[in-house]
Amino acid sequence: MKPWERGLFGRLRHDASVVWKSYIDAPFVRALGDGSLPREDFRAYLVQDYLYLNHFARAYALAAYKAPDLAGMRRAARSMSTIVDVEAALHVSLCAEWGMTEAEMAATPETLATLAYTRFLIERGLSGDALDLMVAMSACVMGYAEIGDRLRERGAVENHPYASWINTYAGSDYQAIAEEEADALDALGARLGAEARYEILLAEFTTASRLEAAFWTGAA
Ligand SMILES: Cc1ncc(CN)c(N)n1
Repeated sequence: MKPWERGLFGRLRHDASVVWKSYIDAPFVRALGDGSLPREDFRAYLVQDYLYLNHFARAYALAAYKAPDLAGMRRAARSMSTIVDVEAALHVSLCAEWGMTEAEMAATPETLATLAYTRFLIERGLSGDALDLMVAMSACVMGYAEIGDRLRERGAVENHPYASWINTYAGSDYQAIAEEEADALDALGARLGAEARYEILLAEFTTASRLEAAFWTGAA
């Protein structure tokens, strides 16, 4: 079973399935998958996603602060460095191919979609506990693992304009992160009473998934 299909995450994904589909099967994702997405749209997305990842890394720092144990702190710290050193670095190197510097990326104004999504995550972490935050963040981590897997299944990505993007999220490193995330969410949910507060968690997850869907159109 794929990590996004099992446990607490699988239940949230199932119960928010209409919104979830609008995120992982968005027109932007389809065009990215078949290579027809205009380069300009992809670049605009990458720059916004770079800005998004800056805040997402901070959200992991907050997750480390809110973690109920050392294992959670270690996981959050590892995830934060993966975002900063691997995922954001990929965006910087792709934009460099178009002659755009990291300083120019960082100086680009955030779209409302970026602003809304990132501040929602930080707010969930500040006002809620570790489970509120991890549920809100899970739409990001797991959604791209599912998208990467779906796009790879559609066929070989050699000579594809967006091969490095697809290969990153379809690749074993990112897929392993999704496996770990599913297990971590289950453990945290058991510890912090997910069953008793499920409706609130579902509302947080649904909002995060809506913000993901809006991010595709906001960045283009
Ligand atoms: C908006 C968004 N959502 C998810 C991911 C995958 N980490 C991302 N890079 N950007």
